Amino acid sequence: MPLLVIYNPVCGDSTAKSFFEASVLPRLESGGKVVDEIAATESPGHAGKILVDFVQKHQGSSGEIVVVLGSGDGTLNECITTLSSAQLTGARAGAPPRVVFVLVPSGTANALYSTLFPPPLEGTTLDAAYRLKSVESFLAGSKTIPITLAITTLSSPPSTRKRPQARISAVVVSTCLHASILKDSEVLRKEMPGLDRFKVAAEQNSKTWYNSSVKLLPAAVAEVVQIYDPSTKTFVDHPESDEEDPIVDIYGPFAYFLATVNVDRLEPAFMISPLASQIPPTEAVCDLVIVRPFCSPIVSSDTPETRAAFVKTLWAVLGAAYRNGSHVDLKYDAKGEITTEGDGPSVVEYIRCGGWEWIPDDEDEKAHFLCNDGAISTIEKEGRAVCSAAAPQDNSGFLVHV
Ligand SMILES: Nc1ncnc2c1ncn2[C@@H]1O[C@H](COP(=O)(O)OP(=O)(O)OP(=O)(O)O)[C@@H](O)[C@H]1O
Repeated sequence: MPLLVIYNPVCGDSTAKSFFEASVLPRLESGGKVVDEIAATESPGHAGKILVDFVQKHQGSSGEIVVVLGSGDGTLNECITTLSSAQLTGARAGAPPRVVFVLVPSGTANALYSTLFPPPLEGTTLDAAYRLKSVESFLAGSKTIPITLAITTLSSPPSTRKRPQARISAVVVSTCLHASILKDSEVLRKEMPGLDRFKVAAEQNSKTWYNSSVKLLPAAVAEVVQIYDPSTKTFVDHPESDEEDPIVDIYGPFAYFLATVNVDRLEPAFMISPLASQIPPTEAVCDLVIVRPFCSPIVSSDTPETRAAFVKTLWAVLGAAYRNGSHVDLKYDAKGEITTEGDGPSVVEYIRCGGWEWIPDDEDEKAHFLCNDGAISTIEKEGRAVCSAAAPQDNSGFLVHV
């Protein structure tokens, strides 16, 4: 079984190289593993190329490829995206191998790793043993789980006759505030290498609402779109989705619109889609977290004043996400104040579905940004983004050691 080690020396706090030399490589050796190739990434996009070259070089082996990956979610995405779209040749043509990742969290947020291995309470330092959990699973030959992919197609208006562009995500696909934060935080990365840059970028975008129309599509087995009901703490059929007519149309303005696959959090403590682990899905789905200001009983117009006043609600949602994902149970009282009591409307619409379509309002420039695992794309004017969750095939696809 070919074994490749890749690490990104500049991600997170730039300690991947020293951690691999001091801990990961010695542990692989003492665990009896022979590494075929060790590579440090040299530039954005390099990880994917290293993986594709390795897959081609080892085309004689029919089984799976194991990749010990020291990075954050962005480099993991590059590996998945590049291999998924590679034109493999020789024995590999049309038959990409199964790739099993052994993750060594080295990035800023490490969403997938911290979902699979929830970290100890805040304030505790993450020691080497914590960072080696996936490695230990690999050495012990224990469990692997498949990675669901969210495949987003960005379409241009039909008149341009351009080919749609596909984007693959293993963690998050978002628009609205989250996409704006990721876009702006990249500019701040140099001066703020830690998680603080996300908070600064959030402040910068807190008063923006986004105009778009959305279609929610059911998952294959569920057949209907599901929505979380805080009073029963279960998913129920969305009131506008049934087997006859399962597609749900919803309209903006939106303050928050984010879909996850595989994860219940985007940072160790930011549990934005907690139901992914509390009520685990049984098929490939997206968990969607939506905040629409007009769901509040006291918001009925879009003005600079209503936007400014709504910031408090948005922060309450995001703050509760940092407290064990408790935002999913927040409701409005009759005065529009947030509460956990009563039977007022939910502040957050938490949807479980097979996919969704985002059709931004042409005039709303910021509604055109889309984030896939941290990478930002711009949807063309009069274009749209269509996202669907896909389970891996039997002999190909991506897995992770847990
Ligand atoms: N040698 C390199 N020099 C500059 N950039 C690199 C290099 N190698 C990889 N990259 C880029 O570094 C970026 C950040 O990597 P990654 O997403 O893995 O970590 P992160 O952003 O720190 O963590 P997370 O995604 O968990 O928040 C990726 O977009 C990748 O393209």
